[in-house]
Amino acid sequence: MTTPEQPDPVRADAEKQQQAAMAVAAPAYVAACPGAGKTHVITNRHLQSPRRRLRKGRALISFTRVARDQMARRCRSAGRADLVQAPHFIGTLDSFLWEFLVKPRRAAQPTPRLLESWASLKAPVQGTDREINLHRFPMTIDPSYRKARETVAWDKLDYDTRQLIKDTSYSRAQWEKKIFETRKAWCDEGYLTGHEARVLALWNLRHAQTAAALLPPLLSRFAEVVVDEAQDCSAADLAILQLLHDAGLPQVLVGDPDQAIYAWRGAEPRALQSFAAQLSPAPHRLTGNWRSSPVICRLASTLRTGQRPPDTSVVRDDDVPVLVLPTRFADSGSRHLHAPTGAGIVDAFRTLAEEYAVPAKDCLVTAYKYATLPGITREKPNTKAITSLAWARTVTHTPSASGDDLARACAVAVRVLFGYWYPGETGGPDRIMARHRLSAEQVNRTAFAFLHSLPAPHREWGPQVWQAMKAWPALPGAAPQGGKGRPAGKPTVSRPQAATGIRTNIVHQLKGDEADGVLLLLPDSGSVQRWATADPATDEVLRVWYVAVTRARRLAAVALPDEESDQLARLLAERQVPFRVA
Ligand SMILES: Nc1ncnc2c1ncn2[C@@H]1O[C@H](COP(=O)(O)OP(=O)(O)OP(=O)(O)O)[C@@H](O)[C@H]1O
Repeated sequence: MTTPEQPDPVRADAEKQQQAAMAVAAPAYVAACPGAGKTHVITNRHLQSPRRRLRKGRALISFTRVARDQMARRCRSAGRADLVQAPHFIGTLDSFLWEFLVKPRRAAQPTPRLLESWASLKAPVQGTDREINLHRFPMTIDPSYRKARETVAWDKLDYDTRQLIKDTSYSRAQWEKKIFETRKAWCDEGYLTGHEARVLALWNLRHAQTAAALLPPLLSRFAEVVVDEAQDCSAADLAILQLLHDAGLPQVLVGDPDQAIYAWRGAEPRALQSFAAQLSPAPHRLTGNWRSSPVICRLASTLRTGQRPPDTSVVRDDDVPVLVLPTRFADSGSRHLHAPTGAGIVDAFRTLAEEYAVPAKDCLVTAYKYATLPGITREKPNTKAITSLAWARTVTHTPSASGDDLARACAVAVRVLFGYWYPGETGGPDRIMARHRLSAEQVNRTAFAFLHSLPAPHREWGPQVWQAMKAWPALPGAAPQGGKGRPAGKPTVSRPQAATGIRTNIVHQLKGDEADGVLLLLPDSGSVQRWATADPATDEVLRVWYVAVTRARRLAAVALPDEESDQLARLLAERQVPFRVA
């Protein structure tokens, strides 16, 4: 470590790399390591814009609303609220495609509307022998055909949908036909999701007449477009970005291919490399990690492709070793036991973290799957209305619930209440609200109050919910018809969990997140074998583990089956990663 008077050469180098990336002229590709300060670089690039009103703006595009909000917040807190407004644009890729490449070509009526997913609507596939909502059928796009080819991703159906469809008398081809017909009916009503926005954006850019109408306003509005987390781009996203590049829209892509964890839903890390090479013959690299300790940088390097040396830890000199925790895993997330002490694994982690002065509130526990984690923390996407409602009720009683979860919980209650109050009314909640002049605030307040008032969910909860629905003061225009809209069945209720006081989430939800201490649960036998022998370039699971451990600032811990802990210890010793089996 250097004293305050001495310049710190490591930090100076990392700052130089960041400054080069902030200043590089578009088109360019910036390849960043974990904790490289991508958001810092992108927002600072934007903050360098002169204060006078510019004729052209910059679009900052991310994949998540969290990243979008973070960038907008940073501009505002730097006193530059102007950078959040037109001609600039800060938003998700879905909303960018929608705003500039789809909506301008849609008829004004019915009002075009971008949905987060078809789950926002009650949109059962019509004309089959099963009632299954459209959102349960994930779709893929193959952009290599001139008219981008869409298919239902039958191999990606979740378990519940596979069960529902098992004994159907309709063939896949018949289902597919009905799925696309139902989808078309909703599109004709003005509704689209990100998937349809991509299909239409591609179509619009590939046809001379539509492209001639859309491109000039886009090119005159934006001096450049910056795409964050570019490793998450699907083949269709890259095809669209390529067409925009060919049309002369300067782009800066910022990404970390080692953190590509969305190949399962169409991300194309290899296609990114070839597009990136067109943007900059040699990428601008950020190799300084501002987040993690040298030990964690070393651990991470064992989980990535190639023989690259560990990234440089810029601001930390902690030498807290990696904790290897021999564990007896159970079926239920809350019953995993720390083998040496018999304590719950999360409690054991907490005690060990405290030894290193890492408090529980600054820790998080993560795993590949929700099922491995203790606590109920998510809305299961494909469940009965009554189970979704039980989840939503739990969220309103969880003090640490995220804003996103609260918004989703309210949306669940709105769907249920509207189904009862406005039976038979067509269109999504937004149409019903417009028809009865209901404000979003009024509706959300009602939904939240209703949810909060419900008793704690249990197996026989349905009748109590129904009583509460009937008794709740209805919104204007409500016209219930008997039992229509009554949520049927019994909720699937998770067992109440002892509060661990530690945040838990699956790795896919931790993008861009960080914590002082991170515990990664690896319950599957064979994990160490995989760690030692699989290639992260082709094995996404290793990249998921890579993302998990690189969230940690000071302490990374790995819980794995008791009998595999020695094997991991040997692997870490071989790769010179300081560790402690505890
Ligand atoms: N120049 C800097 N000076 C001080 N802190 C910095 C600087 N750059 C980044 N950081 C800090 O380093 C941490 C990591 O930055 P950030 O979250 O932007 O990284 P990232 O590149 O998005 O990482 P990942 O891809 O792993 O999520 C943050 O806590 C951030 O505040």
